[in-house]
Amino acid sequence: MPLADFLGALKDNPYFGAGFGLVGVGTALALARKGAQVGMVFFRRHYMITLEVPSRDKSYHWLLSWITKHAKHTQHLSVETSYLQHESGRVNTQFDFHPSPGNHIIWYKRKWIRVERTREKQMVDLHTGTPWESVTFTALGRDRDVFFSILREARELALKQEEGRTVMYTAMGAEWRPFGFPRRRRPLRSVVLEHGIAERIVDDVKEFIANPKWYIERGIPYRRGYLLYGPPGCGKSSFITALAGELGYSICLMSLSDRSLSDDRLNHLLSVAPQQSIILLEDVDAAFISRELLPTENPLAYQGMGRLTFSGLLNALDGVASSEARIVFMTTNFIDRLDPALIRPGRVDLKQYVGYCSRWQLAQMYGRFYPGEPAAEGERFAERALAVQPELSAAQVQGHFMLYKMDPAGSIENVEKIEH
Ligand SMILES: Nc1ncnc2c1ncn2[C@@H]1O[C@H](COP(=O)(O)OP(=O)(O)OP(=O)(O)O)[C@@H](O)[C@H]1O
Repeated sequence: MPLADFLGALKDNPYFGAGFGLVGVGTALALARKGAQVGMVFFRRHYMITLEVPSRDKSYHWLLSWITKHAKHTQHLSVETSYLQHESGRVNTQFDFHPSPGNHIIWYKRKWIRVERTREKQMVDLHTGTPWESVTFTALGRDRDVFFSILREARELALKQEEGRTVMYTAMGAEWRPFGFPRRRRPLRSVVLEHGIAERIVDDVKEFIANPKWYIERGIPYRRGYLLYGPPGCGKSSFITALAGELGYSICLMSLSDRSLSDDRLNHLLSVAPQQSIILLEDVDAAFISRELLPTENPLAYQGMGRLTFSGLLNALDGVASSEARIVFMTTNFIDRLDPALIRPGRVDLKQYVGYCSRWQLAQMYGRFYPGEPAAEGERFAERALAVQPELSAAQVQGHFMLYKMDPAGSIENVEKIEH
C-alpha cells in the first residue's frame, strides 16, 4: 500500500484519528512558536535598537555609574571599594554600588530601556584577572540618539566625579589603567621653583594646547616634548603633577627600565594614551645611557635594560602624534648621560634645569609654610640656610619645616640641623 493511502487509512480509523488530531494541534503550536520567533527576530531587527559595550571599552565604567544613578529601584547591586587620599595623607574608603549582573529596566527620556549586564565565566582579562563583562542596552524604536545621549551623560558624570583630582595611569599590558588613589589636584603654587621657571613652562604648555591650527597648517606633528633635569628632590615630579592639575589633565606614568617593555609595546602605548593626559617618562637616564659613554663600539651593546631598544624609543617618540595635543615630559638627574638624539628639538622642545633652592625660593617656601610670619623672617631663614649648606633641595627644606611645624623661629635657629 502506498504511504499516502496508509496514512489516510490511519486517519479514518476511530482509534488513531484522535491521535492525528493531537498531532495537528502540536504541529500548529510548533508552527505558531516558530512564527512568533521569526516575528520576534523581525521585530527586534526593525523595531528595537541595541548597544553592546564590552568591559574593555573606556566608557564601560562610566556607564556602570550612569546605570546605578538611573536604575534607582534596582535591588540587585554589587559593590566596588576604592580609596581616596587627602593631601594630609589620610585615606578615606569609598563604596560604590554598581548594578549586579542580570537585567535592569530604566525609564529614560520617555523610553523603557532594558540594560543587561553579563559576566563571562570562562573568559578572564589576563591583565587584571577579572572576568570579561559587557552591558547591553535595548530600547524600542530606531533612534540611536538615545544611546549617544546616555554615553554623553555617562561621560559628563565621570568627569564630574574626577573634578578636582588628578588621575594617574600606569601601563598594564597593552593599555593604560588608572592606578593608586585618586589624587587631589596639587596647586601649582605649592611647588616653589626658581623665579619664573614655573611660569615659563606653564605658558609654553598652554600656548601649545591652544594652537593646534599652527601645527596642522605647517604639517608639524602636534606634540611637544619637555625635559626637566636636575638633582633629586627639587620638584620635577611635583611640578609635573601640579601642572597636570592646572590643565585638568591626567598623567600616564611610564618607566623605561620596565623589562617587559618592548619597542612595539611602547609604540602602541604612546599611541593609545588617554586624551588630555601628560605622558611622563621618569628617570630616562636609567634606561639608556649615551652612546658616547659606552666603553664599546658595538652597537648591539646599546640596548635598553629590557627589550626596548634606543631606536625603538626614538621611533615611538617620533610616532606620537594625534589630533589631540600630545605632551611628553621626561625627567632625569643626569642630563649629560642622555644621548643627544633623545633630546634634540622635535623630541624635546623645552629643556629646563630644576636645581637646588635659591635664596628667593627658600624665602618663598618659608612664607608658604608659615603664612603668618613676616617676610623678613623668610629672608633670615634663606640667608642662614644657604650659609650652612649652599646646596639644599626643596625636599630637604620641606622635611626640616615639618620638624618645626608649629615653631617658625625654631626652624631658623636650628637651620644647621637640616638633613643631608
Ligand atoms: N620646589 C618644591 N616646592 C615644594 N615642594 C617640593 C619642591 N621640590 C620638592 N618638593 C617636595 O619634595 C618631595 C620630592 O619632590 P619631587 O619628587 O618632586 O622631586 P624630583 O625633583 O622629582 O626628585 P627625583 O629626581 O628624585 O625624581 C615632594 O614631597 C615635594 O612635595
